[in-house]
Amino acid sequence: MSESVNAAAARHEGGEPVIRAVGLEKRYGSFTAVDRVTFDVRKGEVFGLLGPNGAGKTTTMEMMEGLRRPDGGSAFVAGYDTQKELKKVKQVIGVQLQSTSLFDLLKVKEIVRMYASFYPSSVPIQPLLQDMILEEKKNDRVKHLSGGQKQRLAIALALVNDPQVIFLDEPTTGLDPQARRTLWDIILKLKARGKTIVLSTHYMDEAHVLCDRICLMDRGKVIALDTPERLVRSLHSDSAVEFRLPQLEAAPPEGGERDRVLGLLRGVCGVKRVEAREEVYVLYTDQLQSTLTDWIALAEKNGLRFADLRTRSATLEDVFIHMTGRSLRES
Ligand SMILES: Nc1ncnc2c1ncn2[C@@H]1O[C@H](COP(=O)(O)OP(=O)(O)OP(=O)(O)O)[C@@H](O)[C@H]1O
Repeated sequence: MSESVNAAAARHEGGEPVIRAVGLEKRYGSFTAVDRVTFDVRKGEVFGLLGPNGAGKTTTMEMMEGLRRPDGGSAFVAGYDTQKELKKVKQVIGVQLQSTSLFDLLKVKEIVRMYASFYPSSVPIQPLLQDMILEEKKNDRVKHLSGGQKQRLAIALALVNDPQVIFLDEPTTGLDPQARRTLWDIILKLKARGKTIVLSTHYMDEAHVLCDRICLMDRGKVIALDTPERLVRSLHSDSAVEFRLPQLEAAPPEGGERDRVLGLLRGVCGVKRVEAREEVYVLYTDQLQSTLTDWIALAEKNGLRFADLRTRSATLEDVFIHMTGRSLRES
């Protein structure tokens, strides 16, 4: 991570930090899974770790939770050092692990009671199940729950000790859209109650909807950290124009035709950046109308026939592509 990003990541503009990650590092042999990761999480915010598979999100989270020992750096939660004061840390955090192996044969209420018994004090179980929309399922065995219900149960278990800070590791992976939205509502309600939430995800729409700030990670490093709006604004292009050029799809790659067209596209009025991915050309612009008009005239003049033209707003996915040259999915 460059010094300037590091400094920006470490800076907190108001708001009390409840978590501090300071130069966290984790290595497996010669492979660096987490590389000097530094940031603060403010009290009451939803803080997202967004990145592709293998970016180091889970490892970073587990070092903050005290579950994995860093090879360098430190993490503090509510002022407690996660390596030296783990007992204190455990009292203030709730953790939903990526693959919670719930006891299949237990009933929902039994497993929640069992988890509650691990703590000196716990929240009342009935309202907790109601909040997680599991009240009707309390007498069902875990193995009979749907994916979304299992995830909500995993979150209920993370909440039994009424933690200040909740860690959610890819809470909606594998869920259908309806179940994802139900979980989003639950997460936003937890935030409304003042909980601090650290969430990892590789869904940019989820990060955009839920997170106050997003730490964009790639290959173990923090590559950007800001609000979703400011990250997108950093592109200086609020729109994207996408299309295919079928006549180029048949052209030999070494013929130079694609390079010639890319050159033309870079000269279209208002275009800040051009991407060509899997036969789809993307023009990033902050002057949508001028770009469209100019592109259509230029295509006409140069005998280029476009197909599947569409315009859309720029997204966090575009920010990631801009910074890494890869998409969140293909990384
Ligand atoms: N115990 C381990 N031994 C060796 N390599 C590991 C170990 N744990 C994680 N890694 C590697 O470290 C990198 C970061 O893994 P991590 O699980 O933190 O990524 P992630 O961003 O959470 O990805 P995912 O979305 O797939 O969970 C990956 O390349 C992973 O293969």
